[in-house]
Amino acid sequence: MIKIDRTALPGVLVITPARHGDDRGFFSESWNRKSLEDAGVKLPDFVQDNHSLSHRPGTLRGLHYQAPPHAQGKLVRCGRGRLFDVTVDARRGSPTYGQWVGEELSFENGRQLWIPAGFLHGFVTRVPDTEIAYKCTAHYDRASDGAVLWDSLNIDWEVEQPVLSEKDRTAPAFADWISPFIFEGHE
Ligand SMILES: Cc1cn([C@H]2C[C@H](O)[C@@H](COP(=O)(O)OP(=O)(O)O[C@H]3O[C@H](C)C(=O)[C@H](O)[C@H]3O)O2)c(=O)[nH]c1=O
Repeated sequence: MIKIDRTALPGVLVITPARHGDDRGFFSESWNRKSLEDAGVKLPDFVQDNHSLSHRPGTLRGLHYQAPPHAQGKLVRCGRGRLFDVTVDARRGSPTYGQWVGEELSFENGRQLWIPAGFLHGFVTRVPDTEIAYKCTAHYDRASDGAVLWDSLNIDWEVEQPVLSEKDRTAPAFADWISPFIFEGHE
């Protein structure tokens, strides 16, 4: 049975598919639209799957977004290793604007995080060779791809000197950034 947990950010969900174990290991349906809808969760269509590997623990990718009309909802899971996944409500006018939630995703716990469009996404890895896989509701659009500085929102990343890309090292602070997302009055 798939497990759905709400978070402090309305619309952001922790989804844990069932694992069927036996002496070989386990089998799990990592994505099943009907199981989610039977559990009362209707997600938009996904059009692109992403997969990245981070060699060093403390690799931090984020906080990222794609501006409308290419905004992406993401269903995130950790295929190998362990990471701390973070999302921030970036919808201007939202009651939870600028608030964040974090969830440890790992191969062991099999947890997934549903992040709607309008939210920033980032993660920091906790062990070597951590892999992340996520389904996206819009295709990659380089021109609308953006970043907000990872440590400009008092997020407790539990990392001192993360491994960052140049893009992430030089991103604008949240307070100096004008979000392209508008809250539309529902989750
Ligand atoms: C995102 C993306 C990137 N690329 C190319 C562009 C670069 O040549 C290379 C690395 O891209 P980037 O440094 O943006 O990768 P990440 O730092 O992992 O960024 C991602 O990490 C955060 C956590 C996210 O949620 C986003 O999906 C995305 O921003 O892959 C593609 O070809 N397609 C894509 O969808």
